[in-house]
Amino acid sequence: MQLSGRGLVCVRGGREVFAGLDFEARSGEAVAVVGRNGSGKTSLLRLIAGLLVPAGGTIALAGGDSELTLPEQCHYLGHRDALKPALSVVENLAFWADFLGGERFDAEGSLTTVGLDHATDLPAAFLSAGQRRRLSLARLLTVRRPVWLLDEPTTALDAAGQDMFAGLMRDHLTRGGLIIAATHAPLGIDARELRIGGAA
Ligand SMILES: Nc1ncnc2c1ncn2[C@@H]1O[C@H](COP(=O)(O)OP(=O)(O)OP(=O)(O)O)[C@@H](O)[C@H]1O
Repeated sequence: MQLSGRGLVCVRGGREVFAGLDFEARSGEAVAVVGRNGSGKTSLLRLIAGLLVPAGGTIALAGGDSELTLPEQCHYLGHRDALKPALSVVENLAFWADFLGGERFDAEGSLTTVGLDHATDLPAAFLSAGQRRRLSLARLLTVRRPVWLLDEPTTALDAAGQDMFAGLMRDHLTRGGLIIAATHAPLGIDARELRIGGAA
């Protein structure tokens, strides 16, 4: 599987954010998107996820599932955790599994892996920032998709959480997945760097 972008142009609010951007990532590979604030890291992830339309250029996934679109093969984890505060931990995960569709893996096991098994019935409103991020990570495990698009994924995770997450990313790569992560901090795994704009 190979995800590639060629000659990508991103325009937001009438202003060109980047142009002529090329990238590629293969199965088993992680790419860390780096660059100064406002250089377009989040925008690139949103272009790949189909949440923004490029003003130019192409994005293609070769070797994926030909019956699914690229966005249907991506997990997009934004830097804000998309959780419903009134729903419990387990209800939020069930919501996402229904929304994303496809085969559902062991939700309870996912919550144990991310360290939230003691809080399954707690409303998401009561979770700490790190716990909210852990619940978002459980989505990645409950519904399997090969392309992980992660925006500042380690934000709010404590040292043990970062280690746990690094293990999840390594497992995903070992299974043939690929990761594109926008980050200002080390990801905790080997990753090729894709720099957008000038030096940070
Ligand atoms: N909804 C929007 N409308 C107009 N401009 C936007 C919008 N969202 C982002 N932008 C602009 O697009 C540019 C790129 O933003 P983006 O969030 O992709 O940058 P980033 O590299 O992820 O930044 P950071 O490191 O601060 O997270 C910025 O100049 C930003 O102001």
